Amino acid sequence: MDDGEERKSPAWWGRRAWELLSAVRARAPLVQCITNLVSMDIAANALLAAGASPAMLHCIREVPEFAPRCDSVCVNVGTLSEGWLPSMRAAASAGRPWVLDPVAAAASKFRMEACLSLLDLRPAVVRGNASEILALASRSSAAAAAGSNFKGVDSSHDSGDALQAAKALAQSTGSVIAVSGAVDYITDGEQVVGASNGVALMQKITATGCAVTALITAFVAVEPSDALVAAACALAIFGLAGEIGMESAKGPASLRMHLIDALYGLDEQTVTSRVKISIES
Ligand SMILES: Nc1ncnc2c1ncn2[C@@H]1O[C@H](COP(=O)(O)OP(=O)(O)O)[C@@H](O)[C@H]1O
Ligand SMILES: Cc1ncsc1CCOP(=O)(O)O
Ligand SMILES: [Mg+2]
Repeated sequence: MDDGEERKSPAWWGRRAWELLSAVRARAPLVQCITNLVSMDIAANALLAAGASPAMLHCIREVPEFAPRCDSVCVNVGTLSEGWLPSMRAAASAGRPWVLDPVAAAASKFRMEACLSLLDLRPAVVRGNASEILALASRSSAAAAAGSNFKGVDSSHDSGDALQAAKALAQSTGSVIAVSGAVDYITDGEQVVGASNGVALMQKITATGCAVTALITAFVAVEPSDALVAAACALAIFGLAGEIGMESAKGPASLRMHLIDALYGLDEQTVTSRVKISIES
């Protein structure tokens, strides 16, 4: 089978997900995260559990020196403030592969404009929930906020509702767009891949989306030539850790703990047999 044909097989995706996780464990990519205050701990611990090396630096006096020495950069606007935006822009312009998490993009005009200006700096991947991707694609906080029962950082849409918006956004920006949910959809504007690992209770742990965006950033560091594959594999691996964590969890707090343990302990047999990724179109 040629690579194109192979990509359609679940076995190919399982092998690729294991190869990329193994590469993160072997190379321990240095991942700078300019991320929100809520997500710092879970994002750093998810990166460590996966084998990466997180660095949560955001000072504008350090970013121009530090970001170019990193393997990849994660920018997350969850607790955006005017003082942090120059650091985000400097890190996104440092010449390293970088990933954007447009948390609550529709919350305000300021936040939407910040997200759009960061989009202009060409992230390799944008990962958001369905409401965030819909808002970005409409390039308006007012339209999105007014048109839906706006839920702040949470989504009031399903990922399938944002699939066309994700494709359009990928075409207009040149970034790979990942819209998370019960099925995570990842698209480059042409191809659409679905990753359907995960458990619904992950939504009840704050900053799981931020954590998976950080994990995507580590996967992009070890696979910079194919951001779509990197994002799909990271989302499936994180969702699989949630499934395994759920086998021991009693609620969201213990799921948070067991998910991180599961991410740390994933083995080849489990990954290659349980990752659920497929070409949707
Ligand atoms: N209904 C669901 N079933 C399974 N996994 C889910 C579900 N909703 C979200 N997830 C997973 O939880 C994580 C956070 O996704 P999501 O809640 O969409 O992002 P955010 O936290 O940014 O709003 C992702 O890994 C996603 O795949
Ligand atoms: C609650 C909250 N407020 C600002 S950022 C944040 C965390 C959002 O995390 P996620 O987007 O992964 O749900
Ligand atoms: Mg989020």
